[in-house]
Amino acid sequence: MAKKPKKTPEEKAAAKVAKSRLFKRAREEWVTLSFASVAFVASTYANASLPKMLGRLLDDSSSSKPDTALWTKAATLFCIGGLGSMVRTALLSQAETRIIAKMKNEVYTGLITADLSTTYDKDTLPSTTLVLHTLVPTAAHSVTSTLVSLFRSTSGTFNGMYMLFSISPQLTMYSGIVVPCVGVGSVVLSKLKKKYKAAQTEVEDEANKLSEERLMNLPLVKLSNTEEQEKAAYADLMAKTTKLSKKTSIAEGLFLGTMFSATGFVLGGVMRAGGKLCKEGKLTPGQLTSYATYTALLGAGAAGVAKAMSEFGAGVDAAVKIYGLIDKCQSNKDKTASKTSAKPKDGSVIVKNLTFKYPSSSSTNALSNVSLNIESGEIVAIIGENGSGKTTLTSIIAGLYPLPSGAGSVTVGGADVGVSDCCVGVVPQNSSLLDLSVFENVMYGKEEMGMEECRRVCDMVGATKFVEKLEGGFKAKVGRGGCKLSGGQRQRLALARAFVGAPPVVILDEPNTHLDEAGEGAIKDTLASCKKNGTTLLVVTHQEDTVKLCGRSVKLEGGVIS
Ligand SMILES: Nc1ncnc2c1ncn2[C@@H]1O[C@H](COP(=O)(O)OP(=O)(O)OP(=O)(O)O)[C@@H](O)[C@H]1O
Repeated sequence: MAKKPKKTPEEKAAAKVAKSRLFKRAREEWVTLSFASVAFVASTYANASLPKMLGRLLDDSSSSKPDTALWTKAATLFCIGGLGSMVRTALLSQAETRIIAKMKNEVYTGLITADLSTTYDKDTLPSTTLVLHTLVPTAAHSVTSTLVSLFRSTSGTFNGMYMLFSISPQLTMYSGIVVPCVGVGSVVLSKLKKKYKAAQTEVEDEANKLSEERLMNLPLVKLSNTEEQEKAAYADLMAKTTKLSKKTSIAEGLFLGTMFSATGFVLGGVMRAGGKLCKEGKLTPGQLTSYATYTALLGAGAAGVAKAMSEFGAGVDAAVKIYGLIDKCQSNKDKTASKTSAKPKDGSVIVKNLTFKYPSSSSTNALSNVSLNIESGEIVAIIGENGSGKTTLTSIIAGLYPLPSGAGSVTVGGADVGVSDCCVGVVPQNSSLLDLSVFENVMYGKEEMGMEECRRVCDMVGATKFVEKLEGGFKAKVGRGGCKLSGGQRQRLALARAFVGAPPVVILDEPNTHLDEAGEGAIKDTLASCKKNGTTLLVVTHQEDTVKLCGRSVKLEGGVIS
């Protein structure tokens, strides 16, 4: 495996910020965590006192009259320990679940409110599945249960050392061997585990992205007869993850095995030397039992510290990825010039010296110095070769990509694009529907306008006839992505949606895709009714017939108007 490069100062700063954001989430749970801490102190106290108590019980059992007070104290200690563990576990688990829910909300909010131009840069972003199902729980765990384990193991280690010394300083030198042994093991374990875990997460992410994409494009896979190839590619990634997780478990197993043997040898030595001390009357059998148990606990405590440290490191790494994703999705928003809240006065569109570059392609501009003046009510065809910038231009006019300051200006009816009141209706190139009813899809975000408006727009694009034939009519569910409808039916509903509320400007990006002859007729009718209503229409198209129906055409070539 290639050696991991050292962290840059920027990466270190990002880790610091991610850590503080993660702790902020944990602080919000301070009431639950405080109660959990009280329970933790109780159970730790019981744990720490247990070996000593067991030793005393052993010594007492050989006396003729049992010490009732001692046995009562022992029973109380067992109950306190049990209750403390129970409350601590339950509260920590609740706090962790709530932190997970809050972080998932934070991620979802970041993604759903993202600047589209940054989320398009999918290559560099971790998959949503990995973030929501692996990274968030890892991060939340690291600031709840892991931290408590760390405190418990650390206090257990120190308490163990103190108790060993207080019971028998002479014997302590034997147990002293455990600590350096565990120290070295801890460092090796956490470094190895972290290295393999990071590599494993990377491969898992690759597998998530591959499976999500291929399953989304199943028809392509089937038509290309590449099922076997895809199965093999996924199996290859799974084999890599298994190999890496095997290394992680071997590292962990090696460490624990070494610990077990080391503790066994030390305990053997302790028993031998302690036995002699017992014979000489310098130690009771009970004290020796306590001593041996503390030695074992000391080893377990040190191993726990190592495990918790490695889990905490993994949690911080996960937080860096989570907050990196959220920040990236929101990054362009900070650069966006402030918007006015004015509503458009008409359907005029003015584009001035617009230059736009996608964040992922640092060298090439998708649009360069584009200026365009469209009067209210005009019907304009936007034409040009593939990749010439048509979708980019219309997406900016629709307010989908926020413009960084200095990138030029775009106004609709005199108002900056991106004003809160959506004034541009859009039928995107690959329009898709949501798993809702026909009515909810057409009126998405504008349901309050009611059935009358829904019927008006469906009539306008010739969708009413097929909708009424569906079981449930306008209430019929269309399935995920509109899977229960044909491509043309989906297109017509998307077309209808764009005209809800009679926006002053409507953009149709390649509207003829999927449409039958009747659908083509619906586009013609739509163009005619827009002319009649004075709606400004921008039609991105490669079809000569559609171009002819428009008042004029604007041609883009390599991001420039020609
Ligand atoms: N998300 C993205 N990230 C990086 N570059 C992009 C992205 N989307 C588009 N581009 C680039 O921007 C340029 C313009 O793309 P755009 O989609 O606007 O072209 P188009 O004229 O609509 O093409 P088509 O006719 O094929 O739909 C292309 O060079 C393309 O590679």
